[in-house]
Amino acid sequence: MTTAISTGGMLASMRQTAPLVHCITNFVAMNIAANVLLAAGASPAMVHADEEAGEFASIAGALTINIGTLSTDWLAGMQSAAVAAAKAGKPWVLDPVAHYATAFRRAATAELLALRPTIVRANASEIIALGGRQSRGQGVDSRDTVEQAEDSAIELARRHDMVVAVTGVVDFVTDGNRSARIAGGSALMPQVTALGCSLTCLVGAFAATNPQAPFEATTAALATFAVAGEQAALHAAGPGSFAWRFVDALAALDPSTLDLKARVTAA
Ligand SMILES: Nc1ncnc2c1ncn2[C@@H]1O[C@H](COP(=O)(O)OP(=O)(O)O)[C@@H](O)[C@H]1O
Ligand SMILES: Cc1ncsc1CCOP(=O)(O)O
Ligand SMILES: [Mg+2]
Repeated sequence: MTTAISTGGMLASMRQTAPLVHCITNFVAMNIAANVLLAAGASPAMVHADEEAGEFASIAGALTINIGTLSTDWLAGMQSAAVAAAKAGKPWVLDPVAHYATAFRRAATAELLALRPTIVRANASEIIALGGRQSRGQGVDSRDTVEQAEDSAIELARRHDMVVAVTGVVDFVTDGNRSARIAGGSALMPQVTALGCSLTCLVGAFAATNPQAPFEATTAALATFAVAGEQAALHAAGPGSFAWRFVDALAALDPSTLDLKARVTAA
């Protein structure tokens, strides 16, 4: 580790508190995201109905909202939850999956951004498009590099007063003033669906434990994924075995190994 941020310490305190993370995620991600959170040491709950999402957000440690399989009913639940989280002073994380793809998603993302997320976590194409530039994204997959998204991330962080995390080969996190890069992971990660969505939920877990430090919390969550991804890739034969090895690697990761292996640098 090359910065003062103790990622291992944050993992340890996250596990100690096992925060309740309210996840409104998509149908594809629900199972793997819940397993990723359990393996890492958090307590996930997938709750999306408008009738209860607001009430639930106010009792959870953090809220995460992902628009991957959006519908009008779900959007209402997302909005109620975001309003309630903000009112209760709880951090919330937005994952604007393929927000550039349709008018419905674009409008929903604008409405959610107006509710002031604490953190946005997305791939490079999503961040470039969110910043108003032309991206090459296709559906939920990025076709741009993180480097190409860094300026957009900084602009967005300043404009909306939030932390922005761009993920890819080397991740980038910024609060508009400070920025960091996190290296690691595996090329197998984008070949397993919904790992980015799962990471968004894990960012929520770290933010729940460190509500006053969303930049550090986000960095620690990304470093946890990067190191677990490297370990899982060591013996994976392909995306299938990588997926279960990744969940095992998260559960086996100890804070001192994380501190030793995390490659976080100030940018
Ligand atoms: N080529 C790669 N090499 C290493 N890690 C990667 C690579 N592509 C993605 N990742 C990692 O996969 C996770 C999900 O990121 P990403 O694939 O960008 O999100 P999404 O699934 O939302 O498109 C992150 O931890 C990221 O660092
Ligand atoms: C395939 C797919 N379709 C709608 S949401 C989704 C999952 C996207 O997951 P990720 O953004 O983590 O790749
Ligand atoms: Mg995604």
